[in-house]
Amino acid sequence: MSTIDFEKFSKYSKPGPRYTSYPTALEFNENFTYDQYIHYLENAKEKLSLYVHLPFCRSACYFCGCNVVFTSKEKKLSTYIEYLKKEVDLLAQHIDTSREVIQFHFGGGTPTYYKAFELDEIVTYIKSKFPNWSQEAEISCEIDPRFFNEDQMKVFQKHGFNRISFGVQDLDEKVQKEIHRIQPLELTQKAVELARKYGIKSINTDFIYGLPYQTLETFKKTLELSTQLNPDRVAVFNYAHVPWLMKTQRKFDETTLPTPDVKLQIFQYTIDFFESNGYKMVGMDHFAKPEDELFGAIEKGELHRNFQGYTTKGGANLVGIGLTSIGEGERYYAQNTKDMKVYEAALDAGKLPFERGVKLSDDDYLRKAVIMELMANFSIDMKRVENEHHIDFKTYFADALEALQEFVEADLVTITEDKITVSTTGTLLIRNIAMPFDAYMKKYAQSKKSFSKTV
Ligand SMILES: C=Cc1c2[nH]c(c1C)Cc1[nH]c(c(CCC(=O)O)c1C)Cc1[nH]c(c(C)c1CCC(=O)O)Cc1[nH]c(c(C)c1C=C)C2
Ligand SMILES: C[C@H]1O[C@@H](n2cnc3c(N)ncnc32)[C@H](O)[C@@H]1O
Ligand code: MET
Ligand code: SF4
Repeated sequence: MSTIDFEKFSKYSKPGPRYTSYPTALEFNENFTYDQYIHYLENAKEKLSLYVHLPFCRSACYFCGCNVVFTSKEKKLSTYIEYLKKEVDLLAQHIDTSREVIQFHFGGGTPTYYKAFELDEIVTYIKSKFPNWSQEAEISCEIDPRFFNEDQMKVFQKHGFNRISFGVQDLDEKVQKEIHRIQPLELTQKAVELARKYGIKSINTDFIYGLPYQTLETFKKTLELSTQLNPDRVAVFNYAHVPWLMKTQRKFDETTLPTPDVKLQIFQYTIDFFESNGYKMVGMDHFAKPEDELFGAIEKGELHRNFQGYTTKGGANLVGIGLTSIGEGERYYAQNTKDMKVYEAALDAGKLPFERGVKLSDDDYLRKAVIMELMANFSIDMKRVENEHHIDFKTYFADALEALQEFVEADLVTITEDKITVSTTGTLLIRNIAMPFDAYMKKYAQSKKSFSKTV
């Protein structure tokens, strides 16, 4: 794979969305009203996917781009549970609670900053209000191995959790020190063993490339060591450096961040590494063992993308619960407030903590389908899009097809009569290749402080 001219590719390093949604979260606004949101909740019929955000962390990992509340006060954590319950009560008033729950996810923050009995209390309460959980439901939690014990694992087992994602990030000592996250491999190993002992069949580990002091050599070692964990899935995220949004990222000396060509080399190496170690690449930043259902989904064309990355459960109505959580229906996105005071005040007043969102126009709906197909399958079946959306693809997307020419000329994309296909090397630039289909991109073209860089 040494034939790629990474220096040349560096020119593609520009701000671009990660497309966990389309329109992106930057388009969420207050024109999408509370009443509209309620209307969607009350009329939706799809199966349910519940996302519960537990935002607290003990200390800051400086790279972190998630919505986090740092605290060491136990009272804050327990108060939040009381508010979550109020929110669940209100949701249950507006949602047909006989609808089947096919997915449940605890995200964070650090969900396991909560004690076992508190996690039990939260899940038990939600199950009491939304009782119809599918036998096949995917029930998962993000876990920081530094905060994880057997009592918590027992609670997860009791409630049928079948998927755990561990944050690892990087295994190099110098990198760990710089990102303010010391986490020896042995500690992660113990966490993984604990999950396996309790029958968790799908274990994911998260890594990030693009962090301070990472080089191709240090990352090779990290990948080598990661095999000792034998994860079923691995996510290797491109570090999203957005210091204008995330204060702790300002602690990094930007001259220590790897340059775009080094990042590309690292990621290309990562792809080759996992493919020669029995994993298959899934979407832009995941790898899965061939027996993992994520991989099976690609072959069946059932891989979908949402706020949690890639999933096999497409078409569900995602309901976001907790501070900053995002919900997604066929025709809308809805996000809760990011301000704890506002969150509490809304619930005290008997209202959902909904703040903003977007209702998808026909154009949004079509572009969402196209962009998500690209992000999930690295190809677009133009004929299928034409049949499903009643358009002439090449006319409707004339601008986008023209913009794709530079990728065609660089052998990164092929366009035939029926299909747009991204080459293996092109997958490194999938965000760039999706951008021409994004109607909002022009608006951001001038602004440097919007999205993280694609490379
Ligand atoms: C790998 C998982 C990540 C999640 N969020 C981020 C990462 C790296 C960080 C991130 N997400 C967004 C941005 C800014 C724009 C961009 O670079 O693409 C960054 C740095 C987009 C975004 N994703 C979500 C929201 C609400 C936004 C907009 C930023 C904002 O206003 O908050 C939703 C979301 N994505 C992730 C989580 C955990 C999450 C919400 C709970 C994963
Ligand atoms: C949920 C996962 O998101 C990843 N994560 C958190 N912050 C960032 C960021 N700024 N850039 C890329 N990935 C990030 C971590 O790998 C975490 O485990
Ligand atoms: N907070 C956990 C960790 O860092 C889960 C992923 S980040 C939201 O390990
Ligand atoms: S990476 Fe995880 S543990 Fe670290 S600050 Fe972010 S949410 Fe908290």
